[in-house]
Amino acid sequence: MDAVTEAKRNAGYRAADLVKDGMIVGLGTGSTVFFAMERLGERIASEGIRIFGVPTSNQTAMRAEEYGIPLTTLSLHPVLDIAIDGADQVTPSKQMIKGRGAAHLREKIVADAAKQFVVVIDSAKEVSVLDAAVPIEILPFAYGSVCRKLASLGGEPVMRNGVKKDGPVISDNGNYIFDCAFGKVDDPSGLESAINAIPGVLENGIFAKMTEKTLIIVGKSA
Ligand SMILES: O=C(CO)[C@H](O)[C@H](O)COP(=O)(O)O
Repeated sequence: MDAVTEAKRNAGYRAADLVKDGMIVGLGTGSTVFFAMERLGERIASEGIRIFGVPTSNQTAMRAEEYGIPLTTLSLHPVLDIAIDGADQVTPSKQMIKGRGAAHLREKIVADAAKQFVVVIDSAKEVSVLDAAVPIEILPFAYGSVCRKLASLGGEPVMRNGVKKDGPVISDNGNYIFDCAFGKVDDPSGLESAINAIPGVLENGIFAKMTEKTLIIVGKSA
């Protein structure tokens, strides 16, 4: 296992060890959180902890089945004890950009519903200022007008295309994903609000409004 993968596993396992018997757990998407789920599956089998997960993507729901993590829904459990997720960039003030996996719409809903938001990363994700392109989920009907407004905010929106599919990536919710570069983001919370105020935007990948309940775990490699 290479050093980055080892760091991701370390972060994921440490997050999974924060979960207590009886908790309802938001399950993010991505390679780091899948290590947390692997460990949760082990704890269910070895310690007999009884937990339920709320998955943020179809891929996470499938992984949960594989690891033996029982699932529930946000309608049955609108308040979660904890949510565990990865991130693409994180600042010292715990603001972040997410959405490489195009799952940030459900990820933000699940994180918002959780009492504690635990973010698992390797040290390559730590930055002083956010500057990655911001993933934005857009209703297909509205993408033209939304892109015009994103440009007027100073962004450069680029449609995310499939790898083994021609044309746009379609999210688990049936929408388009655009990656929109804004350069250095000086006011993440302001930009998060401004993007979401555009009619036709479902959600963007800046997470800047839940820093108080956020715990960042940076994984270590041996
Ligand atoms: O936001 C995400 C998916 O939408 C992921 O959590 C983020 O991209 C981190 O992924 P990984 O742990 O694989 O590096």
